[in-house]
Amino acid sequence: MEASTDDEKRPMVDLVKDKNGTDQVLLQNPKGASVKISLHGGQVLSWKTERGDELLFTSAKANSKPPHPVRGGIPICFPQFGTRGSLEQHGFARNKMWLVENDPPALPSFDSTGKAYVDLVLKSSDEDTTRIWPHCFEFHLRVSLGLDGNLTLISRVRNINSKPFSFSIAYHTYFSISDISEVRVEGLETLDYLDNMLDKERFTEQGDALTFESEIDRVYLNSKDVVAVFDHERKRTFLIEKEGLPDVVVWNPWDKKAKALPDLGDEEYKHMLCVDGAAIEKPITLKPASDQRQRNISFVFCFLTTPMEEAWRVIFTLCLLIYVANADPIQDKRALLEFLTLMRPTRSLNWNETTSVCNTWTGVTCNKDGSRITAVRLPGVGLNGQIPPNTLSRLSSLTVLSLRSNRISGLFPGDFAELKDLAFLYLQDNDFSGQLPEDFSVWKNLTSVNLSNNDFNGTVPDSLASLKRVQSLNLANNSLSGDIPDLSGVSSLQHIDLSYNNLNGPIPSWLQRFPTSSYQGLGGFSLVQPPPDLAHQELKPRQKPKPHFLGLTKTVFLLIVIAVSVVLLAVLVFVLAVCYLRMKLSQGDGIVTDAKLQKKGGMSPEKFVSRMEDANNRLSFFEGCNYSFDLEDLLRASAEVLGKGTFGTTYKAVLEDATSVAVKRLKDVAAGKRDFEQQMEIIGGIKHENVVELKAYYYSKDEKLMVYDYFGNGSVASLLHGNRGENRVPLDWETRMSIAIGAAKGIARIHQENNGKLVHGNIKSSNIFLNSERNGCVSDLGLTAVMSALAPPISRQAGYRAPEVTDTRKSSQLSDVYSFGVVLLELLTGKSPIHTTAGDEIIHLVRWVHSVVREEWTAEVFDVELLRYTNIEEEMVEMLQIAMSCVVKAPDQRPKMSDLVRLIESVGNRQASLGPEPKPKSENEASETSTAGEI
Ligand SMILES: O=P(O)(O)OC[C@H]1O[C@H](O)[C@H](O)[C@@H](O)[C@@H]1O
Repeated sequence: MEASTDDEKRPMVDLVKDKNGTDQVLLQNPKGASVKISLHGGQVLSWKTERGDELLFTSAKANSKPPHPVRGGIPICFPQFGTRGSLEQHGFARNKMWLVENDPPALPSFDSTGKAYVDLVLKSSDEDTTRIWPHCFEFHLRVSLGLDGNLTLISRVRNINSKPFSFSIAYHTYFSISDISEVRVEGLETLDYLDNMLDKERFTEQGDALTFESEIDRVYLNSKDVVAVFDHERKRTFLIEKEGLPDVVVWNPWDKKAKALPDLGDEEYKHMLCVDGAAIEKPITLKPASDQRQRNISFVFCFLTTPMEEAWRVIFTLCLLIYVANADPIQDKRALLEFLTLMRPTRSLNWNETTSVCNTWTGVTCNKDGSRITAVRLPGVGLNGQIPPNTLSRLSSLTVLSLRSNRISGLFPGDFAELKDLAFLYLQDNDFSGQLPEDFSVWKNLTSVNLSNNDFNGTVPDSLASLKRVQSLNLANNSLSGDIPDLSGVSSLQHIDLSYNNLNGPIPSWLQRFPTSSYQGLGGFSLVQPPPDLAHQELKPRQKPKPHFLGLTKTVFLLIVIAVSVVLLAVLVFVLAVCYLRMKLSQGDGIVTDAKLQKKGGMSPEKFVSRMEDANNRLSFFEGCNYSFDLEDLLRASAEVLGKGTFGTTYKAVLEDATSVAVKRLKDVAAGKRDFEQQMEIIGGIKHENVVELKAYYYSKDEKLMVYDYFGNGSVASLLHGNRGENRVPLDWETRMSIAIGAAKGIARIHQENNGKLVHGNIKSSNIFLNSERNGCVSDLGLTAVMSALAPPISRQAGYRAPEVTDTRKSSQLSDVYSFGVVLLELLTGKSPIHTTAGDEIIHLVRWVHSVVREEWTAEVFDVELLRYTNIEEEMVEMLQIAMSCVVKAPDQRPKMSDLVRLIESVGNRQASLGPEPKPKSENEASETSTAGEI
């Protein structure tokens, strides 16, 4: 347990005794909110706001003498709820003495922002317990109080026996309320419940909120993860956020039952309401072996007060939205992300691994419960190339697919046959080619199909006739040949367009009901006489083909196109010849240089050189810069691509005098020349050992360049993730700390610039380098201000982006802190911010670390390379805490960069005082440590 402290700004944890001599733990957060937990039962007895208001009910008649459980607070019902089993009512955990964990977990807290917590444990060590429940278990309970006053209970039950066992659990929470008739519970509507008062019979909740007029004793099943209790009179709302606890118990004894309970006052039922997070209907089974433990049982209460009840509703709705967001259709989402990554649309979409596909992704619609994607509409977003197989076809609930007006090429995707529910298919205005699918009968629900303006060839499949629901079929402007299909069975058809294909007549009589424009521009066809019943319809004989363009016929139009193309080609050859001669004359050895650049895969030299020459501009160097090259020298230099980043491509350019510089060629700059120059002046004005210095820049209409010092040691990303093979040189702890301290100082310095308003905006490990002292040095700063938009989020960059940036598309100093936190996590875990597992699962580093820290409480997060060193566990844990404090969701709860410098330095200094460099351990030691985080 963490020691108490006199420092008011830190959370306090104290051990006290109650009047019976029972130990109690008192948690207090820096703002004065408090929680009291009794070791008897591991029961939370009190939860007070910073103003001292009690939020939990405890009966004035409660019997606090062990083994009797106190009536009130949060008794834990375990391993049985109620009388559903052979044990006493609610099991034995609430009657037992729990222990404060002697050997605290390896990771004392995942949030260093002022959380007070205590770890308790109940073990099946005494004979009494094993006699009534013959299973070896450990029940670890963490109770914590956040800086925001939120109370969290996290449980981990472990089976340490050789046989499996099952248990039920409920956090039997007595909320203190003004008056039971003034209270409402939301989040349980439409759920099934078991009524304990009617022999656990199953009913369905009909009301849209739960209000109280009489005794209630129910177990609601499979509830959402957020439930709210609204206390109108006190203007107070409790939000219960739970994980791994599908059921919710709602209990109030009302007057008669209250009178029968010896430890409850007759009138007290009015001021209490039990709403428990629980797992009751389906008990949890734990397999034997220590690693088969229960995970994810957590229970968070937050307490809110605002003067307007409407505000509660908004907040509650938001929480539900968060829940819905979490309930993303993961598999569908993954399929779409793969599709997007491979198709690379030219228009950026806001599709992001970390955001809710159903609520935020452009062009995507889900079904009602958010479990599947049902519509994808991406018209005109610049999709290029062929549709990758096994991507969209995995969206098996898709009913609408619109990819019209893109540049999609290739065959009609064969695997679309998997999209059995497809009703609306719009692929018009693309470059599809090849045959139409042979078997249309797989899409029984097809209602509207538009494949016009592509280059489909072959015949029109007969299987179209099997579609019973199709109302609209448009195959116009393709190269289809053969006969016009007989669609007489398709009685639903209301619109057809086969115009401008190479189809041959005759037009089947049934299709003659449609206007002749549907058959214009076909290779050759004739009308047969309409059947008598249709004879009254207006059917004109074959019309003149509709003029294509500017009133010209197809043939004339084609001739003109050919003639114009020949002229254009001649002009192009002439222009190229002139450019070639100009280059030769003006550059001397230029041709050799270009060959050199090209060989290295450099800057597309021809275009680049001519653009520069046209611009008639010069490089702008910053004061004090000792470089003496000019633009021509730079263009003549041999170039090598160092990396393609969010804002452009970076090259290493080696000048004729052997100087190496890094040149960043920016793409999508939105700022005009003046704004660009102003921003460059701000960036170039920063002279700091931990900030990569901008030496020069260049601005013309077509090219924007930035010239930096070149760092030969490579980026932190390459040192961490590059060459993980046999020859890898591990990045030692000392270097990682120097990187962290250096980068933190660099970013803190950047944040001071421009009256304390400058934002880096693109912090990631590939933008941090090792300077000559092997300290971190940050690059690529301040560019968000001049760029048109944030880059498409489907990239490694997405892993660094703070949640609020994904939503608002605006970075800030606090989002820099988040990104820096991700870099720290990379240094600690050795893992990339977004990576895939062997099973192709996409892992988001922040979430992964959160889950390991919260669920496992082990040292598994750390890079195995670090486990070789002795005496660094404590520093690693502290650094992890610092990193986790940076990546908290709420921006205003993140520390400032200047604080981080101090914090990281204090960890680093401690390490320095321990000795020169941590020593790698022997193999035995290393393997011990890798499991030492277990408690
Ligand atoms: O009196 P206790 O054993 O603490 O139980 C109090 C109540 O707990 C739960 O809500 C059960 O559903 C009730 O049936 C029970 O009366």
